[in-house]
Order: sequence, then structure tokens, then C-alpha cells
Amino acid sequence: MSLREPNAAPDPSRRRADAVGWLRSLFLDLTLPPEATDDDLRAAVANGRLLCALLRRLLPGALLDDAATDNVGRFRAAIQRMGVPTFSAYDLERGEMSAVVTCILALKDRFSSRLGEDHRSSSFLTRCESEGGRRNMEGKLQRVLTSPIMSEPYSPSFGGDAYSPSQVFQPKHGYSDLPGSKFSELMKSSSLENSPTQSLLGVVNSILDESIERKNGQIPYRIACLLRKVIVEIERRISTQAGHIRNQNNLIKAREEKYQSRIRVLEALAGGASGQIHGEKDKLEGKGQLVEDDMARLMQYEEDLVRLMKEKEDMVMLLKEKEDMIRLLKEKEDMVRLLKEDVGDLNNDKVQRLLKERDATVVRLTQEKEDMIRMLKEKEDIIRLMNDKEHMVDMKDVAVEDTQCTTDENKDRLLKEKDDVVVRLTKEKNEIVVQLTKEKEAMVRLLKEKEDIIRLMKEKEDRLNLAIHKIEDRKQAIDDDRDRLIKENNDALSKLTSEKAEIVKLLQEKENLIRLMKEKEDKSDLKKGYVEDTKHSTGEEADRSIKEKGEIIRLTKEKEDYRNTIMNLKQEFESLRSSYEERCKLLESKKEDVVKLVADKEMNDNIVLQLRQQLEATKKFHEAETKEKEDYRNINMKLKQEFESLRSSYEESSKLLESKKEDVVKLVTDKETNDNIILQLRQELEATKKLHEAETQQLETKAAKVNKEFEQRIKEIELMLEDSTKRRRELEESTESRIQFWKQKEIVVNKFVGLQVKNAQELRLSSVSVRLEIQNCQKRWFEELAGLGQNLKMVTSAAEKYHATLADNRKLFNEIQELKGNIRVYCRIRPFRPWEDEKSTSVEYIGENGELVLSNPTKKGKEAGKNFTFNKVFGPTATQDMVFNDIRPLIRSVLDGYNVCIFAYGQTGSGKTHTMMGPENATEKEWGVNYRALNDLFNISHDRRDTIKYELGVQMVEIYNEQIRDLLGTGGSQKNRDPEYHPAQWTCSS
Ligand SMILES: Nc1ncnc2c1ncn2[C@@H]1O[C@H](COP(=O)(O)OP(=O)(O)OP(=O)(O)O)[C@@H](O)[C@H]1O
Repeated sequence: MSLREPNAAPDPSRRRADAVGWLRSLFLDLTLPPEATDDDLRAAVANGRLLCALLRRLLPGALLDDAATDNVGRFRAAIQRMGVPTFSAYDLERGEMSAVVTCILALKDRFSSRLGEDHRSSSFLTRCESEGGRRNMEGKLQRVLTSPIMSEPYSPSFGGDAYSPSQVFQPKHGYSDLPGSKFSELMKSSSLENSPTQSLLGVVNSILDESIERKNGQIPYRIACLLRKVIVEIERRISTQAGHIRNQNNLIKAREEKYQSRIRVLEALAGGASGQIHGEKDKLEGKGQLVEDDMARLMQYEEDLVRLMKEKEDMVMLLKEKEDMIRLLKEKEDMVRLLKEDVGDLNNDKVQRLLKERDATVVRLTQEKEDMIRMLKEKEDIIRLMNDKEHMVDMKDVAVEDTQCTTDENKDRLLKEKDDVVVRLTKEKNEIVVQLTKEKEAMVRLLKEKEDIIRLMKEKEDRLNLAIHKIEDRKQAIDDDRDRLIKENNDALSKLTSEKAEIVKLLQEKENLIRLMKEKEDKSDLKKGYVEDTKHSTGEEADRSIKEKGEIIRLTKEKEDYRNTIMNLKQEFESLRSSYEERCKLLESKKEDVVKLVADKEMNDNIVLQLRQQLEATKKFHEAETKEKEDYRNINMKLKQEFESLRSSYEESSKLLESKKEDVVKLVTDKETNDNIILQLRQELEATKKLHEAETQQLETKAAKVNKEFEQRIKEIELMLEDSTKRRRELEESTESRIQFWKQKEIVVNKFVGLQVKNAQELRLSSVSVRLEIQNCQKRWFEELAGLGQNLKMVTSAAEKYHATLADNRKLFNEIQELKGNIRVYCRIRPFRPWEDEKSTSVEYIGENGELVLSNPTKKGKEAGKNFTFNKVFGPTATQDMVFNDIRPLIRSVLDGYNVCIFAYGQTGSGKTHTMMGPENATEKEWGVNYRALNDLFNISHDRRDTIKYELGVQMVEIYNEQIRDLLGTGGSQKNRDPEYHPAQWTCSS
């Protein structure tokens, strides 16, 4: 056993340092968290941890640790926040306890008053503060300091007989002058156990007072031992009392809870019947709630449907507008065609371009129309799906609970799809608006071109009119020529006819002349014959015949003249004839020309007629076009106005643009880069498009699957609907029967409730009485706690001197050990075994103080008997408990930090194993030293678990033939172990 060096006489600085250390370790024991709150402190105080820690510090061997400083800081910070009077670090440094104690008491008082308001609270301090309220801290401290326990060493009412502990604890001349026998009486554990707590506290107080007054702070060793024993006993009592209070508290708590639960059960029974009756109602209301939820969802769907329908109508309107535009374009196309026919190759290129543009526009519009139709179809599909969904929701109303999850999922999916479609449609709508704007611009452009065309048409018309005028002039000229030619021809014909008539007349005259001449010739011939006849006859006749002959010669000459003239006339006739023929030929040729001209004229008339018709048609068209033109002009005016506004905005924007030209340049560069990015993005878009298409296909397949599932689900729901209708009927029937049953039950329950209410009232009365009892108990506890507080003060005052006393104690302990001897030897004499002869005993005398006299019958005289002295001798009748009682303080010393070794020695069969271990299959009563020591070790370490953490270890070794073997180790061989040998040795380290 190792002993500590006795300390020198404690000086004031040492005592102060010890006090500081003690306080620090006290606060360390509190184990407050870094951010200590009111609740933490309250819990610490309410659980008695603070008080326990304070008391624990009184125990010997407590370790002091400077690490408690943090806890001191936290503690002070927490109590400062609470407004409780605190202490300064300087107080601790000086070892001043009053400020600290005031603080702790104020804290206790604060929490006690708070906790006292809560009757259900079972905390330690709640019970102690049931009356009085908060008191002044200084007054309290004063009361504690001036308590009778502090002033009186013990209560004179204790004790009666000579061995009464009260008498023992009431020395006449102080403890220092106490005789040895009295002192050993005091040291007896039975005396301490039988003494009242106040006496023990009085002992501590008076010892300390005495040591301070008489011995200048020095305490004799044996008194220090006594003090230590007394403090251990006080600690034990406080801990057991705390345990009792805790148990009682738990018991009361359990009883209160039991009563509370019974009251609750009764109240529940009272309210349960109506609750059960209204249970079904609640369920129905729950279903109603579900239906309301579904109605809300349906309303949402309807709103969505209305919105979609509106969008659809807008789309239809747009389509109509597009169709109108297409119609207008067709009309325009017809117009252009007409113009094309009219104008011919005049503006062929332009018309071709326009036609191409028109074709492109028509194709684009057709595509847009197809897209719109496609979107409308999609919308219709969505609406159809939503209708289906609505239908399904209607169907699901019947089996809401089963299909709720799937409906929600589908709804979410549909809503998501709907949102996607709406977003897509909005995008497309925006695109369409942009396209329409572009088309409007194109229309404006087309109108301009149309105006150009109209202008050209006017020019063409003017030219046409000019040409018509020319043709008419030409026709007039041709008519004039023709008339002139006809006149000339007629003149020539009349002239020729008159000439012919003259010629014919001349010819007739010539012929008459010729005929006359012939007649004359004939007459001349006849006259010649007659003259010749008459010549012969008459001479006269000869003269006349000469005359007549002259006349004949003249006539012959005339005849020849006439002949020549005829010949000339014939020649002239022939020439006239030839000229006539030529003229006829000329006339015929002219006639042909005239015919041609007439044909031409007729053709020209036809052409003119056609041109007039065309002109009329053109005029009509022109009128229609003029109307359109006016419309267009109006539109144009509007457009111009818009254009003007746009122009003004454009000018403004152009100004802005000019100001931002540089930015634009930058933007252009950015645009180029963006174009590249867009190109890349387009490529990505195409890739995404492909992916999207693939996904669309997948989605379509999925949609088909989902449709199938929906169909199956609808079938299932139909079946479920049938089932549910059946169930509903059954439920209605069962509900009716249940209602009747519950009505009957209500009557029974009402009766039962009446009874139970009576019982509850009785129970309430009893609970009131229990509460009163509890309050009485609380009062008692408070009184006890008040006493404890007083004791605490006393203990505190004792604790101030504790460390000095502890040092003295250690010194005294060493002295006792020296006096007793570090090695104590006890002798135990085992009883005779059944087969042994009791008469052959050699034990002559067993003394109280360890004397043993043995007799040796074989020898005589002085050697016949032999005296031995041990620390104590246990006779054959000594029990295991009696043996261990003498060893027990050593076990406690082990836990106080001293080294102890206990071992048994003796010959074979002398009872070593019996003493150390006990018999085989020993009961608790028969346990040997080992069992009891270990039991004590565990119990004490368990009791001290809040303050000291012990580590217990066991080692088993065998010493045989001077060889040590570890019996618990794995290395040693177990072969040679003697089964008869039981090692009776153990060590314990703490
Ligand atoms: N105090 C006792 N009361 C009753 N019986 C006892 C007592 N002491 C010893 N015995 C009995 O005596 C016998 C021998 O005792 P034990 O085995 O303890 O001796 P031992 O000293 O351990 O012997 P060994 O050294 O051979 O192991 C046992 O049967 C035991 O029950």
C-alpha cells in the first residue's frame, strides 16, 4: 500500500489556492454546454447537479483541474444574463465563498420560484419552494450562516443509553481530548449509521471549529479519520435520500399520470360516443372534400378548354383572313393574267416576277394554312384528350381514392403538354405575326407595282386610243381614196361611155357615110353607064355627065378622105380601145385593190369593234380597278399614315441609329459571329429536330400505349364503378343498421357516461386529495431541503477548510497505517468438517483484539500453549460478511486512490478458497471476499459515476512452484494447471 507524503502545516495562501481549485472543479462538474442557457442552468439546479457537485467536492481524493475556468466563465455569463447577483473572478482567486454561495442560492431561489408555479413539475427544487416566494439573497445567506446547525455542534435531544451515538457525539471537552475507547466507539460504523444526520453535521462543524479555535487549523490524525468517516456517511445519506426523493417523485408522477390518463379515458368515453356517431359523417365530409377538389380541378379544365377554344377561334379567324388574302391574290392573279394578255410582252419580266412572287406567297400561305390546320388538329387532339380526361375524371369521381394518384400524374402530364403546346403556339403565333407583317410589306410593294401597272395600262390605253385614231384616220383616208377612185372610175367610165357613144355615133355616121358612099358609087356606076348611053344620045347629057364625073371624082376623093378618116378613127378606136382595156385592166386592178381595201376595212372594222369591245372591257375593268384602286388608295392612305408615323419613328430611330451607327458596326460584327453561332445552332437544331422527331415517334407510341392503358383503365373503372355502386348500396344498408345500433349504443353509453362522470368526480376528489398530499410532501421536502441548505452552508464552511483537513487527514492516515502497520494480518479458523473430531481442537482462546492461544497437548509447561497476536481473529462461527466488513474500508480506499493488496495464506484445506471465493454455487450470503470486493467496487464506482470515471481491470495469475502464470492471457499453456489450485489473488486498478 502506497501512502502519500504528509503535507506540511497549511498556510493561508495554500488554503486559498485549494479553495480556488475546489471551486473550479465544482464548476467543471456542472458540465455546462458552451452556450449555457437558462434552461441548462435550471436543469443543472433542478436535477440537484449543482448541489451534488458541491457535496461531491467534499469527498476526499477529488481531483482539481484548472480546465474548469471555461465553465466558470460560462456560468457567470449565464447568470449575468439572468440578472442574478454574481461573483467576481477575484472572489475565486481569494477563495471567498460567500459571494459564490449567495449566487448559487439566488439561482436556486429563482428556479425554485419559477418551477414552483408548475405543479406537475417534479424537479428537485420545485418541491422545496412551494411557499414563501423569493427571499432576499443576503437574508437567506444570513439565515444559513446563523442556522442552529452552524452554531450548535449537535442536537441535545439525540441519544439515550451509554452507547448511544448522540452521547458519543457529545463530548464534554471537545474531540481532541476524547479518550481512545470513546473514539473507537465513534469510529464504529454502526455508531455512525445510527446517528442522525444533524448530529453528524454537528460533529463536522464542531471538529472544524475546534481545529480552528484551539489548534490553529491543525486537526489530529484520528479526528481527521473521524471527519472523513462522518463526511462519507453524510454523502451516503444524501445520495440515498436523493434517491428516495427521486423514487417518491417518480411514484407521485406515475400516480398523477395514471389519474390524468383515467380522467382522459373517461372524458374520451364521454365524448367518444358522439364522436363515433359523427365518424361516418366526417368520412362522408372527407369524400365531399375530395369531390370539391375534383370539382375545382374540373373548373380548371373547363377554363383551359374555354381558353383553348378561344385560341382555336382566333386561329380560325386567322385562317379566314389568310383565305381572304388567297382569294384576293387569285383575283390579282386573274387581273395580272388579263393584263398579261393585254399588255403582252410589255411588262413580261415584271409580271413574271410578280407571278413568281405570287406563286411563292401562295405556296407559303398554303404551307402556313397546312401548319395552322395541323396546329388546330393538335389543339383538337388536346381538347379531345382533355375531354377524355374530363370524362375519366367524372368516372373517377366514383373511385376517387384509388385513381387519385394516376389522375394527378396524367393531369400533370397533360397540363405540361398543354403548356408546351401553348408556348409553341404562342411562338408560332408570333412567327405568324412577323410573317403577316412581312406580307403586309409585300402587299404594299405589290400595290405600288400595281399602281405602276395601272399607270402603264393608262399609257397603253392612250397608245391604243392613238392607234385607233390613226386607224380611223387611215380608214378615212382609205375611204376617201376609195371614193375618189370610184368617182374617178365612174368619171372615166362615163367619159369612156360618152366617148364610146361618140365613137359609136361617129362610127354610125361613118358607116352611114360609107353606106352613102357605096350608094353613091353605085349611083355613079349607073350614071356612068347611063352617061355613056346618053353620050351617044345627047351632047348636053355629055356635059352633065362631065359635071357628074367631077362630082364623082370629088366624091371619090371624099370617100378616100373618109376612108382615111375611118382608118384614123379605127386607129384612134383601137388606141382608145387599148387604152380602155388598159384602163379597164387598171380599174380591175384598182377594183382588186378596192376589194382588198374593203376587206381591209372590214377587217379593220372588226378589229376596231374588237378593240372597242376590249376597250369597253378594259374600261369596265379599269372602273373596277379604279374602285379597287380607291380602296387601295384608302388602304394606301392608311398605310401612308402608318408609313408617316413609321417614317417619323423611323426618322427618330434613324437618328438613333446614326447615333448608334458605331454600335451597329459592332453589332454587325457580332451579328456575323452570331450568324456563325446561329448556323451552328441551326445544325444543332436540325440534329435536335431529328431527335425530337424520334422522341415524337416514341411519344406517339407511348401515347398509343397510354391510350390502350386508359381504355383498360376505363374498363376497370367501369367495373369498379359497378362494384362501388354495389358497395354503396351495401354501405347504405349497413349504415342504416349501424345508425340504429349506434343509437342504442348511445343510450347505453349515456348511462355509462353518467356513471363514469360520477366516478370521475370521485376520482377528481381523490386526485385533489392526492394533490394536497403531494403539496404536503412538497412542503416536507422543502423543509428538508431548507435543512439541507443549512447543512449545505455548514458543509460549505467545512469545505473551505476541507483541503487543509484532507492534507491532515492523509497525514493522520499515514500515521494510523504506521500505527496499525502497513500490513494487517487476520486469522480465520475454519469449523470442523463432519468427519473431523472436534475434541482434537488446539484453539484454546480467541481474544477480541486478535489474541489467539493454541494448545499443544504433546508438550507440557510453557510450550504446552502458544500465544499469537493478529489484527483480528475470526472464529469458526464468523460469517463471510463479518470477515469482509473489516476489509470493506480498504476497498473504498482503492477507489480513493490507495494501493491495497489482499491475499490468503495457509495450508491445504485450511479454508483459503472458502474465504476468498466462497463455496461452490455460492449464494449472495456465502460470497467470499473477491465477490464482495468486486461488488463494492462496482457499486461505489457506479455511485460516483457523476464525478469520477473509473476504469476497472481484472488480472488473474497463478503462482505455482515459484512460477507466475497469467490465467486470463492467451499466451500461457494451460496444460499443467492443477485443478485443485484456486488462485486467491486479484488486483484492481482505478
Ligand atoms: N469457514 C468455513 N466454514 C465452513 N467450511 C469451511 C470453512 N473454511 C473451509 N471450509 C471447508 O473446508 C474445506 C477446505 O477448504 P478450502 O478448499 O477452502 O481450503 P484451501 O485452503 O483452499 O485448500 P487448498 O490449499 O488445498 O486449496 C472446504 O470443503 C470448505 O468448504
